[in-house]
Amino acid sequence: MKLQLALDLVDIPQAKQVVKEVEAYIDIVEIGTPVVINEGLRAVKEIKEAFPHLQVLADLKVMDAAGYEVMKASEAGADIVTVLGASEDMTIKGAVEEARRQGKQILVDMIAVKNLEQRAQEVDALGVDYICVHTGYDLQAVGQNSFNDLLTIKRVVKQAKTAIAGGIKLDTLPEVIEAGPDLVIVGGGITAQEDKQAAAAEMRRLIRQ
Ligand SMILES: O=C([C@H](O)CO)[C@H](O)[C@H](O)COP(=O)(O)O
Repeated sequence: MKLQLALDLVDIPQAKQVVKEVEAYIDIVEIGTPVVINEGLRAVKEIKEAFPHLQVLADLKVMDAAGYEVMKASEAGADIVTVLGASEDMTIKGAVEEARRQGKQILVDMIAVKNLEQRAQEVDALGVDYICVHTGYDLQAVGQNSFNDLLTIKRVVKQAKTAIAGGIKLDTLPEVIEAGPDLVIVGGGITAQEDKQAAAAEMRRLIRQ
């Protein structure tokens, strides 16, 4: 099980500082959508250059023109690029084809997908690398989470790896681990803590147990 640190509410220097504090405990650094909006793919490039031993995920949440956008993120140094599960099959296929050409991976974010069970099976058949259930900030604000959704994709997904994101904290991590995803994505559960290193270290310990 891998641990991904999601960086959403930082600029590039702050991102580097946070990664420096927790790099020993994480596998993947996510350059979050708000960071890409504020800083562009330069953020992906600078983090990959500063931490070449970590995988970097560009959370572009691609919805169209995936071939081009995956190519640009790959050129910037991304190892994994996100595409939305709610997008057209053609978009997801384009993303996978371009990722294969570049030697990269595609994570499909199932945020806002209504028929999760059916769509997860369809997306799985398109050859993506990860399928991720995700409760975004707006639904976290009204108390939702993706724990049941994780169980759903664990049941129906046959080829892709499974992932979960959205509001995971130290106290909810054991329940997530119990479900056995391949990848756990944590943003505020690390970045909003006073002692980020301690939070990341404890999460790593729980995941390794
Ligand atoms: O993808 C995310 C969100 O849509 C903002 O871009 C976050 O990276 C993801 O939700 C993980 O962050 P936390 O919810 O703070 O753990």
